[in-house]
Amino acid sequence: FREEENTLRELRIFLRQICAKLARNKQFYMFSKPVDVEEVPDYLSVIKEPMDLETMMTKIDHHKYTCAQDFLNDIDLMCANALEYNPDRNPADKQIRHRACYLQDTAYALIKAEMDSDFEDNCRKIRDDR
Ligand SMILES: COC(=O)N1C[C@@H]2C[C@@H]3O[C@]2(Cc2nccnc23)C1
Repeated sequence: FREEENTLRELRIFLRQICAKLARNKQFYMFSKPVDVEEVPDYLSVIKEPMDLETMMTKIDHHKYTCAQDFLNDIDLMCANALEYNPDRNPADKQIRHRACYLQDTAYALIKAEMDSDFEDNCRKIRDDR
């Protein structure tokens, strides 16, 4: 229905703003594009479903997200991948894990702060009815 399409359009506009804001943050640069498998040849043998902010921006445009929680599920995936691939106690791994957790908390906080909960409830109803 037209009203549902209006709601989903508004969701996409909102999610693009959130995604762009995260991608602009220099502390999250390693999450802004897919991990380069030329540079990291074993990445795909460890991480079965890579995720990054550029891919998420494309998924918004392809109407892959029908509610904010679907978007946050990919944030969770991106964070889990970073914790899984970078588990060691060396400073580089520690920093990337810290940045992953910081990105995840920032995404949840931004959405909670800027999204009306009735709007998200409506989006979830549209998702569940499809
Ligand atoms: C979300 O980003 C990551 O999980 N990673 C893991 C890779 C290991 C390390 O950092 C990454 C890129 C890289 N490239 C060259 C040499 N070493 C590295 C980014």
